[in-house]
Amino acid sequence: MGVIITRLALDHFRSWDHCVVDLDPGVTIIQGANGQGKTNLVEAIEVLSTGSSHRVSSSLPLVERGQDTATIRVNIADNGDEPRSSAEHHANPESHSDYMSAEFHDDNGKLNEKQDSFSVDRSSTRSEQSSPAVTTIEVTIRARGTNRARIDGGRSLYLREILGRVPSMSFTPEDQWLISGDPAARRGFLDQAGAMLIPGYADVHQRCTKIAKQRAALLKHLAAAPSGETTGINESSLNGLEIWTGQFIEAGIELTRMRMRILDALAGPFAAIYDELAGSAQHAAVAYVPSFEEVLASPSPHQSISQHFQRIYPGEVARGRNLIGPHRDDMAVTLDGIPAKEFASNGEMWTMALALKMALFGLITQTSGTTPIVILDDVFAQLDETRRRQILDFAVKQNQVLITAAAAGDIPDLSAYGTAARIIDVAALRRTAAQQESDRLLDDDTIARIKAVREHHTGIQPAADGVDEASA
Ligand SMILES: Nc1ncnc2c1ncn2[C@@H]1O[C@H](COP(=O)(O)OP(=O)(O)OP(=O)(O)O)[C@@H](O)[C@H]1O
Repeated sequence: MGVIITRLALDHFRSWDHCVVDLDPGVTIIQGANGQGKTNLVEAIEVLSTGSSHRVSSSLPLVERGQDTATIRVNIADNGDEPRSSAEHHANPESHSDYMSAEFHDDNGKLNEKQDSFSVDRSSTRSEQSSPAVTTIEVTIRARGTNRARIDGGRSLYLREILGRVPSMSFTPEDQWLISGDPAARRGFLDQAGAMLIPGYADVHQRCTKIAKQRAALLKHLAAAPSGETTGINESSLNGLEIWTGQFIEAGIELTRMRMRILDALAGPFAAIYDELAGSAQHAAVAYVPSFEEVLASPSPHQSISQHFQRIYPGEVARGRNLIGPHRDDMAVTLDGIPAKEFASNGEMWTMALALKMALFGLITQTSGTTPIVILDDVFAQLDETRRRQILDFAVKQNQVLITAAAAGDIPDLSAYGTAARIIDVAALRRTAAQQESDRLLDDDTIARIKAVREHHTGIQPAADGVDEASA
């Protein structure tokens, strides 16, 4: 089975005020100059898929500046069992600009309202005509507050309830940070993996984070109290701390066990894929380094973690924060037993990051029975020829692949694979979106009056696509 996105629509997501784009199976290249919003488009898919973006740690930057909420809507369809064969699908890649504008406008260049409304007219696009069943998922991202989701216009759900429905795997220039960066990057990877692999993971993670915050607030409060004070407030704070510590241990153990399962399943494939990609005598390994290390040693670690907290309590109060807990977990990535972060070359780190992502891709495919959508975000500009080929060899076999590229030179050559890619011109997409927006704001009479006045003053007939011939 392969879930593919047949349509993506954004409202107030990052730099996209409004945008609708139809997607096909196979390879699609999203091309446009720097800053046009290519990454923002694929980032929306990452958020819908995993509940987070590897670029940010909160929802705020995902919402267009000046707005309160952003909406991501996708139509998804099952593309069948086989990895796609895109050769016949993309026989004529040059036809895409026409295809794109035809989706949104009638022959007079006027907005086709039916196609603008999401999933209302499911027979309106080529890709959806052949789809057996289309499901619409809508995600609302709030700058502040809880993110929500709906499936086929049904009841409002928490975003975390729909994670894993549309698995995706993003390969990005930041992937190297998985090896060279801070533990936060590796925890982010683990959390995205958990959200797609384990039902309930995002729930447990959120609960644990909330408890950690409450506990940290209480520790700060205790830290601020004059030393030796034994007022009623302080006593109730101490009681509160005991309760929060108990809950933190409970939720923390649950989260640690889930992360342990993920790493146990990833370690073997990671080592094997690295060997294959690197083709060297050195062997890579990955292991979980939980902050609640007692979980590794014992099936019932509550007692020993509780004792650990008692030992570090003075230090926690002095610093006003949680000194242990899953928010301090890490993954140890090694090359021949030596920490890769300190010894591996840039190229080796790239290969390790690639191997980690490919291992997770395999695990998701195995667990969910569906092939994740592959996103290659601006990676070709960063990689040498060997790694370009490795990532392409992997990607072209998958059901749906979205590649962003700023320069024509960064568009991979797919001819060796006997396939062609559809190209989406982001500048054209922006123009279409802007046109749709202005059409939305103006009624027909107003548009006609504006055209008449322009014609009268300039003597120029506006072209069908809204560009004056004189200035084009
Ligand atoms: N919350 C936001 N509101 C409005 N604009 C935003 C927001 N977040 C990011 N942007 C804008 O989005 C643009 C960057 O978009 P994006 O990262 O998708 O570009 P890109 O086409 O991938 O560029 P590059 O090729 O350089 O990677 C920037 O101009 C940035 O100012």
